[in-house]
Amino acid sequence: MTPAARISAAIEILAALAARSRPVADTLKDWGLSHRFAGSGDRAAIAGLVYDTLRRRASAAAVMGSEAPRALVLGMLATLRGLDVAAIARYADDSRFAPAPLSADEEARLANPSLADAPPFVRGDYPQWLHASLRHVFGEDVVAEGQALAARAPLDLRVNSLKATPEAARAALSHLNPEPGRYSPLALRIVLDADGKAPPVSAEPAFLHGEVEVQDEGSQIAAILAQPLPGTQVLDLCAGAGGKTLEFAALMDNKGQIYAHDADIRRLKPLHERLTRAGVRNVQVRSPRGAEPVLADLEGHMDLVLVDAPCTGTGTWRRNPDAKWRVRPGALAQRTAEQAKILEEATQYVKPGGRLAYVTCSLLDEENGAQIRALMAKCPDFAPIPPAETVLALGTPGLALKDAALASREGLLLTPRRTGTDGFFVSVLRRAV
Ligand SMILES: C[S@@+](CC[C@H](N)C(=O)[O-])C[C@H]1O[C@@H](n2cnc3c(N)ncnc32)[C@H](O)[C@@H]1O
Repeated sequence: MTPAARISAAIEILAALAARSRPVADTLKDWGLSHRFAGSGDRAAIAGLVYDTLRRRASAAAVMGSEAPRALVLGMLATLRGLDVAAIARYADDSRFAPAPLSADEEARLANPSLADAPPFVRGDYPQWLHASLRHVFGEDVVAEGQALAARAPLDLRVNSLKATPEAARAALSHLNPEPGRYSPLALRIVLDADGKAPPVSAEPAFLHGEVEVQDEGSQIAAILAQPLPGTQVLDLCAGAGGKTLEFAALMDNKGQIYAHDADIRRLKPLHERLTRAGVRNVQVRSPRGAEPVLADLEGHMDLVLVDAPCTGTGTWRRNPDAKWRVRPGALAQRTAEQAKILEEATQYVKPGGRLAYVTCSLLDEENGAQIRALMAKCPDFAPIPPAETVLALGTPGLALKDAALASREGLLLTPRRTGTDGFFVSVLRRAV
């Protein structure tokens, strides 16, 4: 396919997405199945155009004065890809499969894609209804934080220390030019190509042998700050596919016991195979069994309970830009209610003197600090450990992390702009003896 035909395809896919509210990945897959002539390079480039357009939807619409899929893609080519009007006109030349030529209005708008007078939620490319909440967290930096969330994310890997050293894993993947992480000693970072396409890491021998896992550096840091110690008893209450369970097992050097639970048995399914691949031997998966209390024997016995809570995912907008425009006030209300309930449930498993780690991939105080304050009001025997203390689990890079992240009494907030990671909130609380 020509570059112009790829642009036409991206416009078509965004139109399909607007017509039927479905996840973007499914829409891209359907398009690939019904256009089998498109090779993998074409599909990746088209996906890159679609994701980039979703990342910059508000600013592209403002530049073009329209929300139409064609306007959004053309606007994104100017704002994110930095193409000038002449370059865009060369793609939109009405040749076979190319977009129709630019109208006079489009030409005028693309010649001056300035957003200087646009409101903050347009310049920062986030939903207008979330402005007050984000502004509450970031103050004057809200636009810069939004812009960093509207950029592409790199591909982060975590080296599984049960199977490899960072040096060995880096050497095994040297053809992908991985860089060490900034804060996590286990992180390797792979920068994406110009189309935003990630290499197929899951086909690499190092991945197949369990030496590396795909995991954002922010998620890696969250697990390290929870500080699971070898030989202790740990409950991962919302384990899902087990990203943090696997890291806990490695940090504990397979010593002690981790109980991995999730309310949704389907979420736990990939964990079984991942545990085997990673060489993990100290995890018991406690799947839900209807109304049976499958964790009752753990009450009051855990050294550490992790609540990696269901949340709005506002910290992951770089990777899930369609989620940014789908999130609704009702979903935020639902998530905050769930979080309060799970946190309260989690407290019963923590032994006196034990710790409770609360993690979200949200940036909103409603899901972060406010939850911790509410918990402290309900359970006065729990108090947050000061962030200056929790960062020490990272060793020397912890000091740099504390300076870079947004620290509060309740915990630490990582953001793409501040720490180069996805947005993550981490609070570690201790239960009084
Ligand atoms: C952020 S995800 C977990 C991600 C996972 N820990 C990881 O690192 O890959 C949140 C999980 O919480 C689970 N969940 C939601 N409500 C729950 C509840 N009441 N108790 C336990 N898990 C719950 C969801 O099914 C989901 O898998």
